[in-house]
Amino acid sequence: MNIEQLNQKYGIGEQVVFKEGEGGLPFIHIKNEKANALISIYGGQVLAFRPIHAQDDLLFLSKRAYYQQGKAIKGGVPICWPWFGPDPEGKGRSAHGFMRNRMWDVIETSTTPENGTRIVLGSTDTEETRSIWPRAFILRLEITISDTLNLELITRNPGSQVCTITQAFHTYFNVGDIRQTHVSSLENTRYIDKVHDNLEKNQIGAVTIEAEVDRIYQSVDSNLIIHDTARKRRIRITSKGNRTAVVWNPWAKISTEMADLEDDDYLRFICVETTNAATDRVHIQPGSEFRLVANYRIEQD
Ligand SMILES: O=P(O)(O)OC[C@H]1O[C@H](O)[C@H](O)[C@@H](O)[C@@H]1O
Repeated sequence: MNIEQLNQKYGIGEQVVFKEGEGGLPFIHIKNEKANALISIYGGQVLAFRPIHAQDDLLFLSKRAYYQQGKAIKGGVPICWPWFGPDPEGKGRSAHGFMRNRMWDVIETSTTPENGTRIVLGSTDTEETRSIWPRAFILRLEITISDTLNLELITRNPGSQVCTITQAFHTYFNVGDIRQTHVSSLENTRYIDKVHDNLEKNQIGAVTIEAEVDRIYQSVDSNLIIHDTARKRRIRITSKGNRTAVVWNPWAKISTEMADLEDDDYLRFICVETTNAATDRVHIQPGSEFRLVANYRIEQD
């Protein structure tokens, strides 16, 4: 569907407007009495979300991000699916699965009873996806733009075999200064330290970032808080369906090496990802579905 057809079928006045975005990709601009947001249909990716009274966006979006078919957009909320991290079968398929590198379909747009906006994107298996991952699937991403950003990723298995996935909302949160940022509610939690030979460790105190951090926290709480002290705000993450959470910051060296990040971008974001990762695999029986939920709320001091 082209932009005009999308607007005709799914546009809602000035609240939901489809426009050609960077790299010619179709974007959805959302503006309601609670918040503004930007979504890329490519990747099914929320790129920006700002509640009306918030000064700064919830999300970090790299100024050097690629907007190209086949490449992931650096920032916002990439969807890692049907696997998180490197190819689990070591076949050289792309890291974090294929849905962050594909065009999604628009399924539905509506206004919620609280005057928020609901956008539903989706995807199903095709000959091409089956050549990468031989499974039938019906995937749905329900995005609600209101005073909070709510994301629900529903995987339905229409096939005749059990379907096993790992996945993530790989969210890049925008912070004022990483050196004045910490994450609480992970105290006394076991984690796999991907930076130190996948050693299992115990988190002592709040998570602070003073070097490269890439950790998979296990048996996590359903409430995590990012303290963005420089901006005098907290970001409250409430999740369902996950037993793991990933905390990632590349720090200086990797930030310089990544072509789609500015050298000092590591100071401006932290990824706190709602995941089913490592041993937190999801097995979906034929005919059933699984729902992963993340809700993000900004609390200003
Ligand atoms: O650059 P990307 O492919 O988006 O991956 C960025 C990062 O994602 C996750 O947080 C992983 O735990 C990291 O190991 C990885 O480096």
